Amino acid sequence: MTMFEELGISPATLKSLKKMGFEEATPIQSETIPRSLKNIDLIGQAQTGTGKTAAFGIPLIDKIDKEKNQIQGIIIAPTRELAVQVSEELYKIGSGKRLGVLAIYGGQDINRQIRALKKGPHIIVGTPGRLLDHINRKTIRLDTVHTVILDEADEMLNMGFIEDIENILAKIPEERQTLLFSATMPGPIQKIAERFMKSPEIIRVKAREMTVPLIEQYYVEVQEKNKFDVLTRLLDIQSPELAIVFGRTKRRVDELAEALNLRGYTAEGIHGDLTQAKRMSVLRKFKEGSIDVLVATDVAARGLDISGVTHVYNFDIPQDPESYVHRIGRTGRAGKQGMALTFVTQREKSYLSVVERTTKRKMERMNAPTLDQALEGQQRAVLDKIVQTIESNNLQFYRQAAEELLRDHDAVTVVASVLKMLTKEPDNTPVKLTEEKPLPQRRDKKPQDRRRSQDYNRNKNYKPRTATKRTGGKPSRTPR
Ligand SMILES: Nc1ncnc2c1ncn2[C@@H]1O[C@H](COP(=O)(O)OP(=O)(O)OP(=O)(O)O)[C@@H](O)[C@H]1O
Ligand SMILES: [Mg+2]
Repeated sequence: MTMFEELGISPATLKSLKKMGFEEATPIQSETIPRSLKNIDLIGQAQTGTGKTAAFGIPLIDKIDKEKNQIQGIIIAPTRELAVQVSEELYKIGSGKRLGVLAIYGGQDINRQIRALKKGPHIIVGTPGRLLDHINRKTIRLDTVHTVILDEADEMLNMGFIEDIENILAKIPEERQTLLFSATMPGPIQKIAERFMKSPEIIRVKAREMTVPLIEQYYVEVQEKNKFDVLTRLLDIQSPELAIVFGRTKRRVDELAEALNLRGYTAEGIHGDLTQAKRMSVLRKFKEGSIDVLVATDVAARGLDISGVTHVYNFDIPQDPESYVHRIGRTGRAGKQGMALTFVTQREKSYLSVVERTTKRKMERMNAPTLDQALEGQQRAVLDKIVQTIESNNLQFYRQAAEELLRDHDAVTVVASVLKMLTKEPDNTPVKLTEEKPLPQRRDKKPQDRRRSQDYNRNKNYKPRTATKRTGGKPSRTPR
């Protein structure tokens, strides 16, 4: 492990890092920070939750001239929530220098953003669409920018975003530094990326697997119609602190969130059709713990850093291995343990092997739990609580009532009825869940066929050099 002091970082930034509780640099940080400070173009790839934000944030902050109230650094992120999160982390890193960092994203009042821009922030973190909007209105000028960073670079250079990214990069001076970061970087995307960069160095933190070893990974074979019951049983048995359930479509997410609430879980959904205010409030409630289960499309798969997420359930198997890596990477962050479970229907089993081959890690098979096991799980949770209460030794007030009860009934009967009262028994409230069509069956590819096996299902039509025509919206992407 390397200490931050060894990396050539300024005292002001070191002070901020200390305040944030960062002591040692993570491997991607110690590998990239010194190079980045030398203005070298970099592609940085490291596992989810290993501190890529600070890896690009620290040197950027150090290179900002505080005296110039001009935009000097720009970070592009694929989702609004991520733009906000990255801007917050950068603000903290920059607090020692008192830098201005502004998040710019769609769904927020543009006039408010224009007013904030007039204050002359040093760094902007934005989503591509809204950034372009400001560039076209000339409310953002990029001619003073010396550093540009694409967070989740592979996602941003995917079909749906590439034209926007190209347009933004065209407005930034050529003698800039360009940095790309992601946990995944499929070959064809890396090729596109290199077109925007000056002989980039590729820094891959050596890891045998693409996913973090701290995440236990399981798959559960289940029929489509049984998925929901299996999910609720797993939630009952595993009692996650915070859980994210990923579904394939917006409708799926809405229905799942509603169904979970009907069965007594506190769940809310997040997807691209909700208003920005709603998306933010759902996320806030989840972070605060007033929702236990966040149901999400892939919109929440990339980059979000929420501490306390102990379990990720892939209710629907992801369409491509990269999506799998990012989804499960919402747990097991910053050295913490996590568990990921992926539901697989018989017809979609080929997707499982594609994921395993790409991540170089086998998922362990888990049997779908039975009703009795779920009940047992709930009972165990109650037992734990009772033991805790006994240990708290604060029962004086209840003793007399307990003695009265024991006069008329034997001890086992009394305890059993308390257990029954406290245990959440299986709830069969009917729920409505429209069946998802299974993903198209894919013919298995040979492992040595790397390019193809890294290819995205959703990018079948993807041609690296010709992605310039925009046909309204984001053509090849799954709506999320
Ligand atoms: N050196 C460090 N010491 C302690 N905590 C750190 C350090 N660097 C980053 N962290 C914390 O680790 C968590 C994960 O960091 P971050 O979100 O940057 O990961 P990431 O690599 O970008 O993951 P993803 O691929 O999912 O986007 C954050 O809460 C961050 O504050
Ligand atoms: Mg990140």
